[in-house]
Amino acid sequence: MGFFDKLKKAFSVENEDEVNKKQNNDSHVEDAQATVDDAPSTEQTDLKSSEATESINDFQEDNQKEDSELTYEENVNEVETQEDVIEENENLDVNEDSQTQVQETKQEEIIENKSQEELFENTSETKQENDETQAYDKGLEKSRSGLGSMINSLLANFRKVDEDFFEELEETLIEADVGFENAMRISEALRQEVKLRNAKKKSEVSDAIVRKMVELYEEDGKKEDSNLHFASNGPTVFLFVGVNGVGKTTTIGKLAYRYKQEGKRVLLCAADTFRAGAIEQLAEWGNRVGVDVVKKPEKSDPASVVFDAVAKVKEGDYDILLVDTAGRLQNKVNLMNELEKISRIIKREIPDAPHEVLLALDATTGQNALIQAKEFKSVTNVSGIVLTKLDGTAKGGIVLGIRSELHIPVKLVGLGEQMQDLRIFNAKEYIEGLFGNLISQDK
Ligand SMILES: Nc1nc2c(ncn2[C@@H]2O[C@H](COP(=O)(O)OP(=O)(O)OP(=O)(O)O)[C@@H](O)[C@H]2O)c(=O)[nH]1
Repeated sequence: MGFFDKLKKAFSVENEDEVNKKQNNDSHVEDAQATVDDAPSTEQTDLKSSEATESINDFQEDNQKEDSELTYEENVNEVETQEDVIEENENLDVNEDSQTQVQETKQEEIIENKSQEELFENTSETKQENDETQAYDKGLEKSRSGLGSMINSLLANFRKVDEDFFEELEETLIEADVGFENAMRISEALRQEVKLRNAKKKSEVSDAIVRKMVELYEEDGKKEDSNLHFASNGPTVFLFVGVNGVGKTTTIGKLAYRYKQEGKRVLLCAADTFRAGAIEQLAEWGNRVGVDVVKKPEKSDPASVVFDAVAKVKEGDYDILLVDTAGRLQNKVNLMNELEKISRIIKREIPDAPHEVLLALDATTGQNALIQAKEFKSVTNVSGIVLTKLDGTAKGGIVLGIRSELHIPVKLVGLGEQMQDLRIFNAKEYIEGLFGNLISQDK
């Protein structure tokens, strides 16, 4: 099934997922019920008391056999003793009954509590997932609706599919930040598609646009690995690059918060010794999140700060090191030398590090972000992109532009200024949201 069809299906599958979730909850209740059924039943209790009665009868029979050999007095005493024993046994019987009842009630209570706990856990897990999804959706709302509404307004003025239409489409796509080359490529592919399908109606043209964009997006992403990579053994090192003000330091703070929440021991390294205030800004994030920060005075050699941080990490008390660097694009040679030196020092101490070189790009800067990315790609081995401030743009097309023009996977997205406003990027989900409202319902 093509992604376009999956897109269409995704909207109906959502409901199925909910039904499945509900069924899972129901099955927990059923499990709990099954455990209740496994608990000792009244039949078993009856069995126990009938065993007790049998043993009393045996006891009585044995004693009857001996009766003839006993004197009257002995007989009376014996009978009295027998009565006592029977009474005791009856008491035992009653005690056993009530003990079994108490046990049963306790077991029922435990099972009930357990199933309630399970239900609660399930509900709170689902709630947490829902909250995350809601926050994610809300953060992306603006950027996702942008491209859709731009194409919708283009289609609102739609008369016929002619050269003017394609020119307007190109302009719309460029405006939506899909990138210049990408806009040309999409509109060219569309010319062929529309001709091939002989699309004339508005809904046919709209579907053809979405189909082609999704197809190209999928094709471009075939070789992309959007997972974050961690050391298989020993500490992980992530290096952050990007120009001033794009949200690098904020991203490091948010990621430190995320990993700390997951129980990882995090160390930050303030290797942006160039910009006044950058060290303090990172130290402040360290304080806020409650993680250690390695720093030196302003204008120190960034590589020497990294050296100290790596040495500290190697002592064994940390799981992950997040390194902040200065992004001086205006001086490309310096930047290249600096990043090379930093990488060399990290590698010498931890050969498979850095495990990620993450480039922070400000989504609100559109074409500029793409240009910056190309520059950084030429000076260092960028393994992933952190697309920040995606909450602040109404032009979601940048995600398409990054993929088709850079071939670097977007791994994280920033959706606000707070600690928790960072998400692992899910390309499929994003694209579903981007094009969801463009798919005609009548097809
Ligand atoms: N709305 C929004 N604002 C963000 C996001 N990420 C960062 N910011 C804001 O962007 C501004 C710049 O962020 P910084 O983290 O200082 O940027 P930087 O890249 O580290 O800049 P330098 O420290 O100058 O290198 C700050 O005001 C942040 O609060 C985001 O995802 N959404």
